[in-house]
Amino acid sequence: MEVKITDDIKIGANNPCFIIAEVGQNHQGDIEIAKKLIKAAKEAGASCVKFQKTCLKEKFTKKYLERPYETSNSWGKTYGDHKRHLEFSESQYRELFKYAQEVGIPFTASAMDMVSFDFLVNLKVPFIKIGSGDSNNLLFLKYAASKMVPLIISTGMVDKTAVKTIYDIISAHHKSFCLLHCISAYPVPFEDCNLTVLQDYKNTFDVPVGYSGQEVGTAVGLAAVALGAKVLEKHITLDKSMKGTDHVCSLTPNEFKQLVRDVRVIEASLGTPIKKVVTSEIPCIDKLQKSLVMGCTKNKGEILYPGDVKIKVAEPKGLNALHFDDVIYKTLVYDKKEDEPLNEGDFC
Ligand SMILES: CC(=O)N[C@H](C=O)[C@@H](O)[C@H](O)[C@H](O)COP(=O)(O)O
Ligand SMILES: C=C(OP(=O)(O)O)C(=O)O
Repeated sequence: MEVKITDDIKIGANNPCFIIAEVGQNHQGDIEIAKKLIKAAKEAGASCVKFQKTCLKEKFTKKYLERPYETSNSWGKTYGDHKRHLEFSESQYRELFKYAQEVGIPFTASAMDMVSFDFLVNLKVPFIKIGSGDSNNLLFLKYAASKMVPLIISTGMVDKTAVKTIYDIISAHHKSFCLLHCISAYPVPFEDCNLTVLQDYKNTFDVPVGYSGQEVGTAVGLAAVALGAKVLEKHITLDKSMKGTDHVCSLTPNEFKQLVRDVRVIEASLGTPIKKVVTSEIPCIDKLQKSLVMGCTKNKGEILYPGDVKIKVAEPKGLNALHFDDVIYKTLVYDKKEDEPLNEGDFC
């Protein structure tokens, strides 16, 4: 199962896990911080950097925007003021898109509504993210599917039946999409991550699956990759003590770099399910693997009883110790001293 996003970006099958550095709104509404985060994502080795694009009056009702939002993470008295502070204009988006191109990292955003979706299509982002806030938004999902652009879709805040509905809606149009398991809490308690859902997704859906993690740290994301996540999304921040809802579940640039490095280690280490002896074990086999040796001195013609054969690290080596039962009750063809290796041809 492979989804081709662009000529350069392929997700699924044996492609490296596609790691999304989610800036979200960790830029604090400051384009210079946004640029620093784009650079940090590139330097950390992320596959892509992502923002969140919202047309406020499309996403929220008027009344909702007027709702008081007086928390330590708020940038205004009402939710509308808060969100207006955090929302970049279309021209700022163009500037960030261009900046990411200069830095050399793919740039995209989640479209939080249809207007934002159209804007991102025009901006020519490689794919559009649909966040968990729209996992129950069938109208939007149908609209997005009909536009025939690659999608990465998060599935927080809904159950498996809804995820099947999302799958059906998009796949009625195309298969250029991935589904991300996600739990929408900031931060997600570890016991709520339910990472093994990934296995169920893999068994149910014929598109690449991944994980969008809102828990603290890197361990759960790494486990997700070990469980087969082909996309991994984590928030990135310059400083976790900054104001904003998502900093607590974000990674610093250094932590993000470690995440990328460790994901690549895990991918390299997953290897094959066929248990076999590998070349790198040969030095240890030579040095420490045990073989069959004489447990006492015996002469040609004598029978090797169980107590007569020992298993030791020997020099030179005898037969692999796994052959112990093949040797017992055989007759020696040569005289053998204690500790001498036993090899094929030494008995019949
Ligand atoms: C579900 C969803 O959209 N979640 C996003 C992605 O993870 C978040 O980044 C929210 O935008 C953020 O937590 C909202 O915080 P506030 O409400 O303080 O602006
Ligand atoms: C809400 C988003 O993502 P998720 O649901 O994966 O946290 C998003 O990408 O904007």
